[in-house]
Amino acid sequence: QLQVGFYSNSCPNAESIVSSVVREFAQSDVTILAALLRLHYHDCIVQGCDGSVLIQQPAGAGNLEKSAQNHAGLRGFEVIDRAKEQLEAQCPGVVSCADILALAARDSVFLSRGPFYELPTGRRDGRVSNVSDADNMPEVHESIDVLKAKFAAKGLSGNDLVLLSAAHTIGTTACFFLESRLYNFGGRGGSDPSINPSFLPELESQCPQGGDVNVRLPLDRGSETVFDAQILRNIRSGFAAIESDAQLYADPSTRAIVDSYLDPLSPLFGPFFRSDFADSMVRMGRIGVRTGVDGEVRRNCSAFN
Ligand code: HEM
Ligand SMILES: [Ca+2]
Ligand SMILES: [Ca+2]
Repeated sequence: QLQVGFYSNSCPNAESIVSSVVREFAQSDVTILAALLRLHYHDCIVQGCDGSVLIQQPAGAGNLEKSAQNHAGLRGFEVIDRAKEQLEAQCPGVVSCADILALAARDSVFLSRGPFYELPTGRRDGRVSNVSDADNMPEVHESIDVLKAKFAAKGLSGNDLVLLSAAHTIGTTACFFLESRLYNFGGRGGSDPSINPSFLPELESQCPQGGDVNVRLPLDRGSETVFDAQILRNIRSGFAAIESDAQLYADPSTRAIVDSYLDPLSPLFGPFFRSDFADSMVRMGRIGVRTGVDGEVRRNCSAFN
């Protein structure tokens, strides 16, 4: 029921307003693009793409979804708020926060030199926000089987798992997520053997044992601001920063998918990484959406009406 150009009559400038706000923020801080892409994923994977992750009021309510451990470090909320402000001035009560977020993620991919894709819109905002809703999110240390099962529960395939994980072609991770991978892998005190031996010392010096876990390093070594297939090459050669990405090459089924995009003939005859990624984003953007008269269109993205 989502449709491309859902706002073309009700708010013709909706998409251009969002993209100009995203572009403006990115001019002073390019890392906001990765943050917005991640924010849309965290919205969709919990309760569907319904803007639930944006709820911050009533202030002080400790049980909001946003305060979940799995959502720690999410950024970009001010971008969504700014876009919403401008949209309310032009077309009050029309454009949902869930759509603003999905559009901002789409623009973030494009502004990182990734593919542009037509995004079906018409999502409505949800009216639920509970901290426990984020309990079951995919996590870095989970096995490929568990990650696949969690994606499958949202209607996403093993292909989608590989393609969407490749969103890590932009952005950074906190050392926090590497601690056990470097110093207590599998509870055995050492490091993950899948880390390339020439990469290990680099990671160890960026994230020393007992050091500041908030220090950040690229998810895609050498290419953290550009949306490209480098992340897949890094995954293949043991240069993935986080365990869930590295594991995509340890499991035979997902390894075959990674390899298929790195085949020298892939740019000529497919599969095509950029367009397949875009298709996966559209699929992710359909998870659990509310449409029609379901839910609401928030006036303020951080509060229910
Ligand atoms: C298998 C599921 C996934 C796991 C376990 C995972 C895990 C992580 C972790 C641990 C970080 C670092 C967070 C931080 O330190 O702030 C991260 C960052 C990021 N994730 Fe994922 N992720 C997954 C799927 C996805 C998907 C599906 C997308 C988007 C389509 C995505 C987009 C991003 C982006 C863009 C960043 C960088 C954020 C920034 O630089 O601010 N991730 N992810
Ligand atoms: Ca949500
Ligand atoms: Ca990259």
